[in-house]
Amino acid sequence: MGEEIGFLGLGIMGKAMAVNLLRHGFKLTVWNRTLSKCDELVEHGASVGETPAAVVKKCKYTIGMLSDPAAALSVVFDKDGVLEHICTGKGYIDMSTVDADTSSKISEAITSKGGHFLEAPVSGSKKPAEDGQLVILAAGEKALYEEALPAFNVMGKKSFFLGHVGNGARMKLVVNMIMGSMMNAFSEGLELADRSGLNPQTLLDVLDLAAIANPMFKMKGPPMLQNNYTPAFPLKHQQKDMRLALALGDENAISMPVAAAANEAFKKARNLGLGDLDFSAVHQTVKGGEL
Ligand SMILES: NC(=O)C1=CN([C@@H]2O[C@H](COP(=O)(O)OP(=O)(O)OC[C@H]3O[C@@H](n4cnc5c(N)ncnc54)[C@H](OP(=O)(O)O)[C@@H]3O)[C@@H](O)[C@H]2O)C=CC1
Ligand SMILES: O=CCCC(=O)O
Repeated sequence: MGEEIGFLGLGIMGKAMAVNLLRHGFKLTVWNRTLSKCDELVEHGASVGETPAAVVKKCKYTIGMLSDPAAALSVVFDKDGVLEHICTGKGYIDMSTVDADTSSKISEAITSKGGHFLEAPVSGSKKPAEDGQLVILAAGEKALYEEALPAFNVMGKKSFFLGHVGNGARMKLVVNMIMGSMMNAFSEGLELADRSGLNPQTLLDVLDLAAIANPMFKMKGPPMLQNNYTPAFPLKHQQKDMRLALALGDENAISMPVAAAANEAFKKARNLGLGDLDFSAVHQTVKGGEL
């Protein structure tokens, strides 16, 4: 716990994960594109790096939690990025949800400079991040995985090491493809119950006792019935994950009509201006109502 860890990206997830690490006694140097978002972390005891390169220079290993492939690549390859100071003995762990190609590009660049690379996307959202209950899907350099395990054990309830780079990204995309499809079926079910004269709350009670009971229906159902889509997992990121999962389906010639339909619904929701709301706001594409 003595070594300083770097942390890049203090959005919904990054902030919650970093605060949790600080609460457990880890020393962090943080950076965020919008630097003012570092202030709250400083109140929790973090130091601030002016650039990703400055953070990497100071820390044995650095974690990234960025929005999408473009952001993950930019933080590594752009001026003042991770690559400027990565070198032998230093590691970079990308916990963002990206595709395997993005992860491989980052891995090749880091390792060509002598650094170690691990991808480690997570399952679980804002609350599990705050509570250290994420599921970590790591792949890449095993030595870096072992070095980071004390931090993973604080951030998550379970860590998987999935082998070579790309397997973590692929596992995460498969999980989120299933989740996004389920959210669409759930939204349609809530609306169908309501419009056909049933009490949607009773539907939630029935579902919770049925074989398809799951934490997502239980947690998201009640706010969805109130049209409350306060973001935990932004819809724009869920649509990005559907898009990347469908590309993975293309590469492997897997027919995924359910996921494709779900992606269309998320795209429609983004078009309606709902991208920054929780992914459960896809419900509005079925309701067709005003928020
Ligand atoms: N929210 C969730 O429930 C979960 C999210 N994820 C994944 O984790 C990642 C982060 O998600 P989340 O925290 O919700 O997202 P947010 O949108 O809340 O945060 C995104 C972060 O990326 C930064 N960023 C965006 N573009 C750039 C760029 N071009 N250069 C540098 N930094 C950039 C943002 O900086 P700035 O503040 O300046 O905008 C911010 O720090 C995503 O890949 C998401 O899919 C995984 C599991 C759950
Ligand atoms: O990528 C986001 C996942 C959200 C969740 O697992 O609840």
